[in-house]
Amino acid sequence: MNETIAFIGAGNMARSLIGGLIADGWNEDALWAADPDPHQRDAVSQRWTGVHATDDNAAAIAHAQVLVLAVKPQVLGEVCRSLAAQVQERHPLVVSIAAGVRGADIERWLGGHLPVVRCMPNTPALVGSGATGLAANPHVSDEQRDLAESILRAVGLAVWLDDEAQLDAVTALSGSGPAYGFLFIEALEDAAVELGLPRETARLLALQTVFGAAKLALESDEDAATLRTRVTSRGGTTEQALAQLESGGLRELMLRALTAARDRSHALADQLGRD
Ligand SMILES: NC(=O)C1=CN([C@@H]2O[C@H](COP(=O)(O)OP(=O)(O)OC[C@H]3O[C@@H](n4cnc5c(N)ncnc54)[C@H](O)[C@@H]3O)[C@@H](O)[C@H]2O)C=CC1
Ligand SMILES: O=C(O)[C@@H]1CCC=N1
Repeated sequence: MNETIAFIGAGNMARSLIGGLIADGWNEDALWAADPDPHQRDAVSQRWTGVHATDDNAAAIAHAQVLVLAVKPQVLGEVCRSLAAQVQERHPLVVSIAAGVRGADIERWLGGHLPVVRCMPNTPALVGSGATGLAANPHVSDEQRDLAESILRAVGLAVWLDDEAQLDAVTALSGSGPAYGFLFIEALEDAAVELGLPRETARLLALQTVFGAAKLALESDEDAATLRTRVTSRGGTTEQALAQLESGGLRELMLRALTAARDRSHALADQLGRD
């Protein structure tokens, strides 16, 4: 028997989590998804007929042991205040997936003294390959910590952080990271088409290559740098390509990209925390 989870907001990330949980065997009947947008509700109920989709946040929360806050950061304060009375009465475990909103602000908006786990998942959760960083406030019990972990672990890797502030960096790395991966795949594919490969052939080879590299690195005892040298024959082809990527500043560019995302997460927290 699974705990009942109410998702407030049924958009991209909520559906990625819902799909991952169901694929892992979570009972559809134990999942609620509340969203004012009928298209978002349809996207849930057409795909998972047993999940309760509703436009009524209060109805979703009414039986939930876990509340997953999955609305945009900019509306989270207003949404939390509208839920505060019911949340104080029921005292569920609150899990926020919002980028750049501090757990302390969420707790305050909900009326205080609540167990809040702030986490940063990513969309590959939909296929059971998510990566999530989590941080708990002092009101979270050991059982609730296990519960939050079991939910995120059902959809991929889950890693606890000692310091909530590290979630800004996690957001920059794995929260936003799937988009970097997709851009990299697009760039590989387009370059291969320029070199004369048919689009579909380029797409399949690019995807399988990125997937294969990640799988090999995950399953290997060796680090990525060592695995890279195994591909790079002296005087061979890879050496020529890597020289272009290094001289083009790929590492520095990656640092600038992650820094910009981390800073945005931090700035959002400062801005929204003033509400
Ligand atoms: N998309 C991603 O890759 C990731 C997103 N996140 C976080 O997840 C949260 C949601 O992001 P997405 O799913 O991408 O956005 P989204 O726009 O797809 O979903 C948000 C949903 O909230 C609904 N909503 C608005 N007001 C509401 C209310 N009062 N009550 C209930 N629902 C309401 C909207 O109709 C919308 O369907 C954000 O805070 C984001 O920072 C976290 C990790 C990754
Ligand atoms: O772009 C965003 O703000 C959200 C958070 C991480 C991924 N998507």
